[in-house]
Amino acid sequence: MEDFHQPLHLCHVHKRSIIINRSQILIHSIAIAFLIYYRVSYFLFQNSAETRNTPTLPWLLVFFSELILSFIWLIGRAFRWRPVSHTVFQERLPENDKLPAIDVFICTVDPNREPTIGVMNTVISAMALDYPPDKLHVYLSDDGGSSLTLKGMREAWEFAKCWIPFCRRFGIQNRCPEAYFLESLAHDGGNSDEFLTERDSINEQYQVFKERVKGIKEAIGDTTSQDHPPVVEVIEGNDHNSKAEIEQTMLPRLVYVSREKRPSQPHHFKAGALNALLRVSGVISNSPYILMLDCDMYCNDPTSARQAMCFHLDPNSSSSLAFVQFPQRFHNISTNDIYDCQYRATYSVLWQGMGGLEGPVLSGTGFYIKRVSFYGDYVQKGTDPMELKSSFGPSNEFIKSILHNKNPNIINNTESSNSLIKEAKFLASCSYGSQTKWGKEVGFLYYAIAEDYLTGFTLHCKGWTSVFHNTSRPQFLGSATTNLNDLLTQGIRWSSGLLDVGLSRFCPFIYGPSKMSFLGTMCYAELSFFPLYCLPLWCFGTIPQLCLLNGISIYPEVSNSFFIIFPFIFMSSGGVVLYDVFVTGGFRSWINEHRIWMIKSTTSHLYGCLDAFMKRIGMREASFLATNKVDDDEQAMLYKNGMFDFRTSAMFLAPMVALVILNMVSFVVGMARVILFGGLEKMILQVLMSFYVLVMSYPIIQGMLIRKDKGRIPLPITILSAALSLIFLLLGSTFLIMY
Ligand SMILES: O=c1ccn([C@@H]2O[C@H](COP(=O)(O)OP(=O)(O)O[C@H]3O[C@H](CO)[C@@H](O)[C@H](O)[C@H]3O)[C@@H](O)[C@H]2O)c(=O)[nH]1
Ligand SMILES: [Mn+2]
Repeated sequence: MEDFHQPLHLCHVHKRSIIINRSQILIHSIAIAFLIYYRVSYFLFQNSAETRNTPTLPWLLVFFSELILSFIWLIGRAFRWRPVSHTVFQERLPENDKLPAIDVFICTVDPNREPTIGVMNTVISAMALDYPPDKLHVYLSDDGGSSLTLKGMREAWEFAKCWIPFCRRFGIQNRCPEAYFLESLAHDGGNSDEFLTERDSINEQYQVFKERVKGIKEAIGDTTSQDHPPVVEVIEGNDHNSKAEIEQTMLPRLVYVSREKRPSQPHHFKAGALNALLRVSGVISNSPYILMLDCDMYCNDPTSARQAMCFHLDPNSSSSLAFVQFPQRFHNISTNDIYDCQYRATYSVLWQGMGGLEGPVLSGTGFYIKRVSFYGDYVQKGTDPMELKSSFGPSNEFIKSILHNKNPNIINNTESSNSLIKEAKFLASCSYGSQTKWGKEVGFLYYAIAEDYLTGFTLHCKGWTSVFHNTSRPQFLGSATTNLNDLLTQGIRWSSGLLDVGLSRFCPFIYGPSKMSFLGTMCYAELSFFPLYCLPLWCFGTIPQLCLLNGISIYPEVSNSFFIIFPFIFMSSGGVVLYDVFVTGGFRSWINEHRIWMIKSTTSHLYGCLDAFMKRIGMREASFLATNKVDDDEQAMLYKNGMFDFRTSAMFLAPMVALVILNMVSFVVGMARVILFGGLEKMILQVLMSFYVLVMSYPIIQGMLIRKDKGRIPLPITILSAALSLIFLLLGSTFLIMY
């Protein structure tokens, strides 16, 4: 009882980071002010021969790029204003019988890209969470309507019947069977003979389970369909015998949901799937909290639910707290993470920084959220059921579930269970949400393909808060995209989805300021507009180089007192990242992150921006290609050895390689020019810029000229890119002289 008044969690403000970050913001901003002064005064006040000889267009382009870069930099500072972290005290949580129930939502869409065994591992790990089993309900949404997934789930249930009691008995920490048995010794659980025998027997059963799923796949294939009726199946009731056995053998309820899909009806991708789950689970278990997981994000620490409850049940924070977000972390990251697949900065710096404001962005997976936060203000207002139906759709059962917070469930009486399943199918039909507020004001929003970001943003705008909780043992582990092709493809979807929001009526600059803090708005704006980095990066990768080739200087010469501003800004922006990296990564991560940022900005973010603009003017439709989660040994090997895998489309390779060739040419010719004709003091920054691009692009040069393996850059691509650079050089040089 004495623990009752003690807090369930503590918040730590990172004072040292705050001092460093804010000082850097101040100094860097002054430097930017000088830069702007230099550029503007150059145009306005200097009327020297030099100004008249310098073409205006490249100058303007570079200035414009500097402004965009500085602006995105400036709004991004909000992330560094007030970083915080938390400690939780699980031992102070109430007894099991007082804990609230949790529904777990897992989404899958295509067994071809998301192997069934992996999905089932996620399902099993969620069922094995350290939480009272009668308060845990696991739902799998199968957007592909694949019978392989349904049958795989039945097998998973059978295996869970032995796996979960084993985990409970021996206090296993890693409850994802695949990951558990992959650990070389798998001694998580002890060393006793009893344990070892049991472990080996469970391992055998696991292998049998895998074989059976494989067998099903061979027998029925892994086809998916875009045209199928709704299917809802509660996998099986509990068949425990004696009361004493309940704690050991009882399993959480497991439900398969495949919402109806018809080619004529928009299905809204993952957001649509999650909304169907919200409705279906509302009439089956209606738990007040929901854990959402992508199909590859298995639970790596069974205590995550209890840790999240330390925030949700804390009387000081609970009423406005919508969700507790854990970082996305990945099991397949190598020490030299060349693609920054772990998104280090996002999950260690940005989200931590937002944690000190309204809270982190909803990140698609790995968060515990309050069900009511999805229902908007309607429920609190106590409106009459008829009015609710216009917002939530015609199902009486569902309206009852939101009004009375009632827990319908207990599927033991067949008649009532049949009618419940019928209602659930109705709720999962594709026309259910149309003409209602689903996707517009209720549930996950449909306006952007980045449904998580947009929905989280509107929650924060409604006054909800969130918490970011990062622990040393990852709570959830997923499979990162460890090859260039998947990474860049995913990058298009993300940047297009984020920019969708920026270009919609939810644009953070317009929608946010009156509804949330200024700094919170800035964070959301940065995330939405960072794909626009592609513009300045393309300029910086081409214009100074083109000018160098033509002997045109666009930066101050060394003797000019403004000269120092440019290297200073470059180093200062790199410096703060270096500081972050030394706290959370290493020097190599800094290079890797910076390089992949350059690659992504000039390719996938460029395409993402184009995609978003085209969707905006109605020239393209939204699409969501699920990220590939199939292991490819050869790709994994290249990634592990820190070698880029250039087996990707020309669409990505050509611009990347063309940029590198352009910089090579400009560096060599530019150097030759200054050696022969002098003028290094005027050209030094441009020479250094080309040199920097080349150093950072070393893996691309290596892939083009040195490597002989399959992952190299194919010769035709190099030739095509060289041609592109040449065309650019010729056209660009002509333009330069004209303007
Ligand atoms: O029509 C669809 C498409 C996807 N999914 C599921 O959505 C999840 C995320 O898809 P994935 O291809 O893994 O996307 P990522 O790029 O890895 O996802 C990140 O970005 C998404 C937003 O673009 C978020 O929804 C995710 O949670 C976040 O992890 C997966 O479980 C899919 O099965 C569906 O259920 N239906
Ligand atoms: Mn994913």
